[in-house]
Amino acid sequence: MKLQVALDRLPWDDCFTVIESVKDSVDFIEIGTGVIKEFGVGIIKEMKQAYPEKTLVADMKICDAGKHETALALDAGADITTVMGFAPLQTIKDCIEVANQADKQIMVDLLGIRNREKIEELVESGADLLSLHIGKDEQKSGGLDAEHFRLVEGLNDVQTAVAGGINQDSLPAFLEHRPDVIIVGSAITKAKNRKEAAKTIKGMIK
Ligand SMILES: O=C(CO)[C@H](O)[C@H](O)COP(=O)(O)O
Repeated sequence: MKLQVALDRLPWDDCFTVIESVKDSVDFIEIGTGVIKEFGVGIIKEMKQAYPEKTLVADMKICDAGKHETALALDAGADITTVMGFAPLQTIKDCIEVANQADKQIMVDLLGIRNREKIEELVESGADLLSLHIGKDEQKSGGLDAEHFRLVEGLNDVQTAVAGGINQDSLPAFLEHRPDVIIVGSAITKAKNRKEAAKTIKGMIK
C-alpha cells in the first residue's frame, strides 16, 4: 500500500517545504489541482527535478482535451495524471492512450460516481487505476464508507486509491478494504508536526 501526500491550497515554496519534511514517509507526491491552476505545470517540472525518485501525480482533473492535457502533465514530469470518471469516455480513452504511449499511468477520479455499471464501463475502456474520492465540498455532508468500496469490489486488474479527508482516526476503516494507494492531504499538510503525521500514517498502512 502506497502513501500519496496531496499538496492542496499551498503557496509554491510551502509545497517544497512540506515534501522536504515528509519525503521519508511518502511514496507518491500529488500536486493538487488548485496548485496547478495557480502556478501552472512549472511546479510539476520543478517537483520532479527535486524528487526524481518519487512517483509524481499531477491532479489535473481532466474532463476535456484529454490528449493535450495529459501530455502537458506528463511532459512536465508527472508519472500519473488524473481524469474525471464523469468525463466523456472518449476523453478518458484519449488520456489513457497518451499515458500508455509514454509508459505512464492515468488515475480515474470517481468523484460523484456511485454507479457500478459506470465503473465497469471505465474499466472496459482501459482504466486500471481508480480513485474513490469524496471531495472537499462533499465532506461537509459525509465521508467515505463501505458503500464506496463496494463499487470497486472484485474488479480484475484494477488498482484502487482512496481520498477525501482521510486522517489517523478514519484511516483504520479504509485499511480493511486494502486499497493500493491512500491519499492524504490536510491531515499531513495542516498538521503541527507534518513529519510525525506522515510517519504515523505510513506506519499504519504498512
Ligand atoms: O483531490 C483532492 C481534492 O480534490 C485532494 O487532494 C484529496 O481529497 C486529499 O486531500 P484531503 O485529505 O485534504 O481531503
